[in-house]
Amino acid sequence: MILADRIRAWLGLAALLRGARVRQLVPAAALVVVSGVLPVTFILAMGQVVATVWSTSDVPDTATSWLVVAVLAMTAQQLLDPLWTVLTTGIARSIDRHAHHRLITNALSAPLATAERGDVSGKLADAVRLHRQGLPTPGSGAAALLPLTARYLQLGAAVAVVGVTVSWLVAVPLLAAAVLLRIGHRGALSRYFHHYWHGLADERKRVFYLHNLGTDSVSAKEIRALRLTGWLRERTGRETAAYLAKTWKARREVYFGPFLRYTAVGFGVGVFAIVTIAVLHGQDPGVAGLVVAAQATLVPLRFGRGIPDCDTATEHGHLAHDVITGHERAVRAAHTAARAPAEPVTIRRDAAITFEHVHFRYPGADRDLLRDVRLTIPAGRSTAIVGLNGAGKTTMIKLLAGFHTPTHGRITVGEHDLGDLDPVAWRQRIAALTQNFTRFDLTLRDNVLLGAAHRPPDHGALLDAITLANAREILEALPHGLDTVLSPRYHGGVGLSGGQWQRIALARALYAQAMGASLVVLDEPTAQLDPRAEAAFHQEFFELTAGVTTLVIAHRFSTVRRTDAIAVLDGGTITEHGTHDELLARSGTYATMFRLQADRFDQLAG
Ligand SMILES: Nc1ncnc2c1ncn2[C@@H]1O[C@H](COP(=O)(O)OP(=O)(O)OP(=O)(O)O)[C@@H](O)[C@H]1O
Repeated sequence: MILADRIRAWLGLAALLRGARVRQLVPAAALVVVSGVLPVTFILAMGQVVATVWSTSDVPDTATSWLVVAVLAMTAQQLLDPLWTVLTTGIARSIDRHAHHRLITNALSAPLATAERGDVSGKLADAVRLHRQGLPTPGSGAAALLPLTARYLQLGAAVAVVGVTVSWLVAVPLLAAAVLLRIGHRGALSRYFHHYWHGLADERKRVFYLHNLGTDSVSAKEIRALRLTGWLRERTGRETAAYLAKTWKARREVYFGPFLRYTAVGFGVGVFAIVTIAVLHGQDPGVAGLVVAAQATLVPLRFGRGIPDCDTATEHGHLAHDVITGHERAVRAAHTAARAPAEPVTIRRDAAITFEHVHFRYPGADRDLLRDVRLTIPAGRSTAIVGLNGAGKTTMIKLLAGFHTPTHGRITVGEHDLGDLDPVAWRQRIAALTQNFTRFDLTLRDNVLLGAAHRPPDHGALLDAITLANAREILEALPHGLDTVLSPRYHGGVGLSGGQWQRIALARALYAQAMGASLVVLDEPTAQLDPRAEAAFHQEFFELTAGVTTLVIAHRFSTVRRTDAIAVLDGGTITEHGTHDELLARSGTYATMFRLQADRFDQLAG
C-alpha cells in the first residue's frame, strides 16, 4: 500500500471516532494523557529515590516520598488496564452501531442491479463474515487508536527523559530506531493481513462455507438425508488443513525476514545507547541518571515487539472499514448514475402497464435476455406469462418492480414512464407472492403486517386477510394467537408446514392489496405443493383477486388457463398472446406445451 493510501486509511479509521459519544471520548482522552506519562513518572521517581539514597547513609524523607510516587505510578498503570477495557469496549460498540447501520442502509438502498453485482454482494458478505467471525470490528479498530496514542506519548516522554538526562545524541537515534522498528513491524503485519484477506479469499470462503454446511438448518437436513456426514467431515478437515498451511506459510514469509532485520537494528541501537550512556556516565558517575537513562532506553526498544493489543485491532479495523466503505462507494456510484425521480405523481388504479419494445441484458452478459418485448397488462384483469426455465419471466417482474431498468425501450404505467416514478412508492403498489417468499422468524402478526409496513397497522384488515387466505385455522391453533413467533427456535414459537407458510404469505399479499397495492404478482409460489393443493390454492387466489390487476407466472397450465390472457415468452420475446382457448386453437408453442403437460399428467394419473 502506498504511503498516501496508508495515511488515508489511518485517517478514515480515526474519523470513525466521531461515532462515539463525547462522554466516552473525554475520559478516554484523559486516560491517553495519564497512561502516556505514568511510565516516565515511575522512571523519574525511581531515579530520585536512587539519587537520594546513594548520596547519604540515612534514608531521608524525600526518598520515601519519591518511593511513594513511584509505587503510585506503578499501581496506577496496573489499575488503568480495566479502565481501558471498559472505555474502549463502550467506544467500539457505539462506533459499530453506526457502522452496522451504515451497512444495512446501504445494502437495502442499493438498486438490485448493483446489489446483485459480484463485487458488491461479495463486499457485503465479507462485512457480515468479519462481524460473525468475532474478529475486531471497525469500532474496536478505531477505539484501539486511543491506547496506541498513549503508547506514542510514552515513547515521546521516554525519549525526552533520555535527551535531558543523558544526551540528545542518544535520544535521537533511539527515537529513530523506535520509529523504524514500528514501521517494520506494522508493515509486515499489514502485508500479512492483506495477503490473508485478499490472497486467500477463495480458500477462506470455501472453508467457512463447508463449516456452515453442517450447521445451516436447510443444508444440514440434506447432508443427513444423503448420508454425507462422513464426506463433509473429511472434506472440511482437508480443506481447513490446506488453508491453515497456506496461512502459516504466509506468516513465515511475511514476518520472519523483517523480524530478523529489525531485531538486528534494535539490538544495534540498544548496544549503541547503552555504551554511550556508560561512557558519558563514566566521566560523571551519576547513578541516578544511569538508572533513569537505562530504564527510559528500554521504552523505545520495546516498540520492536509490536503492540499486540492495538496492532491486531487496528489492522482488522482497517480491513473491516475498507470493506464497508468500498460497499458504500459502489452503492453511492449506482445512486449517482440512477435517474433522479420526477415529482410524485398519482397513478390511477385503472392504469394499464405496458412493456414497449423492451430489451434487457444483465450487466456483464454478452447478449440480450429480452428482445423487443411488447405486452400490455390491462387493469383489473389477470395476465399469465409462460415460458421455459430461464426464459426471463422473473426478469420481466424485476423490470416491472423497477429493480432493473430496460436496456432499450420502456415500461409505462398509464401515461407515466416507470423510470420517472418514485421506485419506493411504486413498489408499495405491488403485492408480490414469489417462489422464495420470506418466512420471517417473527410473530404471525408481523409476518402479515409486513405486507404494508409503510402504513399504520390495521387490525381489521389483518384479520380479514388471514380469513381470506384460509389461515384462520392456523391462527386458532397457535398458543399465543397473532403474537406467536412462527419459528420453533423461540420460546413458545411454532414451526409451520410449507403449505401453511404459503397461506401466511398469501395473507401478507392480500393485506398489502387491502392497504392500497393495485397490482398483485404471483411468481410460482406453489412450486412445492402437490397438484391438488396447488389447484385449490389458485382457485381461491383467483376468486379473491377477481377485478384486481394480477400477473401470474406458473409452470402448471391448469393454473395458467384460469387467467384472462396468456403471454408466451420464447427466445427473449413474446411470441403468442391471447386467451387459453385462442392459444390452443392457434396450435403454436402454447398448445404444444399444454398438450405435453396434459399427456404427462394423464400418464402419471393412469
Ligand atoms: N442477476 C442476474 N445476473 C445475471 N444473470 C441473471 C441474473 N438473474 C437471472 N439471470 C439469468 O437470466 C436468465 C433468466 O432468468 P429468470 O429468472 O428471469 O428466468 P425464468 O424464466 O423466471 O426461469 P424459471 O422458470 O426457471 O424461474 C437465466 O439464464 C439467469 O441465469
